[in-house]
Amino acid sequence: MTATETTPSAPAAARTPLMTLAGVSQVFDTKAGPIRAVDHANLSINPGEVLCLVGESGSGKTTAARMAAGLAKPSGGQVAFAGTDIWSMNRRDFSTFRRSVQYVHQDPYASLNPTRTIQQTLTAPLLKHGVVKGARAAAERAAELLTKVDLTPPENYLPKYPHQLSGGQRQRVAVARALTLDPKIIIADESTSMLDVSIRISVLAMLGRLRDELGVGFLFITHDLAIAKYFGWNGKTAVMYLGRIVEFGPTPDIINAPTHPYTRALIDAIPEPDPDLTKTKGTGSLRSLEIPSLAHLPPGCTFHPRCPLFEGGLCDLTVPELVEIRPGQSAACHVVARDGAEPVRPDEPAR
Ligand SMILES: Nc1ncnc2c1ncn2[C@@H]1O[C@H](COP(=O)(O)OP(=O)(O)OP(=O)(O)O)[C@@H](O)[C@H]1O
Repeated sequence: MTATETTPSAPAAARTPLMTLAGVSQVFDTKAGPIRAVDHANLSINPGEVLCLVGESGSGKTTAARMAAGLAKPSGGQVAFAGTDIWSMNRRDFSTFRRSVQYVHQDPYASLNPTRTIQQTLTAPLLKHGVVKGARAAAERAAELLTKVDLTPPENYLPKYPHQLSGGQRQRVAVARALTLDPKIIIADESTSMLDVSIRISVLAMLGRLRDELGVGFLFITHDLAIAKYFGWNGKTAVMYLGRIVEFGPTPDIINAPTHPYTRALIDAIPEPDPDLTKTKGTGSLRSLEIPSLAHLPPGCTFHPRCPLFEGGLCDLTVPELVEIRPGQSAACHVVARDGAEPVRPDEPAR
């Protein structure tokens, strides 16, 4: 949703998004020259809401997520938490923000300290931030958190080191650690992509249960629209391409009735025989499979060299803005903005 979108009947407090990224950009200096990994992204997350950020590798998802988590300062634009620019916060408020927004990395092995037991990993933040008092209470809370992420009985896991656990168990520990400080938003960055399919599904199911039980907001980063469908069905999805958000809307609309040709191509590319996903197939093939380099972006719409809807003199001249195509659903495409999206077929309810 955009920063301005509200629910008419929502109480006033619920109308202020918990987190807002307003016109946020990130430029990196590389050997090939400056690259704009994220370009003027607008996103927001309301309390308890799921926002999925979907795109191919290199589209800027992690860079956007790191800015949302306060792990990287944007080159431009503003990241606000509860209405305040996080980079103008004093130390105390910034620390509160960092506690409230927890990042779960895609590779928990890299983010868990190999020299700490699971008990130490979980009790350290509890004690450091005074969530509980004393080692005994911290150990009890650590056991509760392990139970929350289905690592039971917790006594089996508390004395272990990360290398003694499987990938799925480590991912659960990373989620338990994210929960130690009672966050308002969890940023889950491809947090299941390194796991085998069956383990991936069980970790996703556990995250889904936490989403429902704890009312915590999620920024869920994935390259896989099928995962966004599974996890973010009741939320919103933003599709990124080469640093820009090209389509945004309620997840069911993005899945059932995508409007941007890139989103349609992503759905076409899903190999799984998912009937909901495959029924939007046949929307035209890409003109090129090559993804341009961020260091040498094509002029105009950066998707134009690949786009089946390409029109010379239009798409290669100006960058399209994200505009509303259907209520609540917006896309950055000159042709779709001018001609409208293909009508939703009767068997494809928009929601
Ligand atoms: N610190 C950095 N310095 C230079 N370039 C960077 C840096 N971090 C990211 N990039 C580049 O920015 C672009 C976007 O990267 P990012 O990791 O945000 O994409 P992503 O969509 O999360 O990809 P993936 O799914 O592979 O993680 C890539 O071209 C990447 O090489």
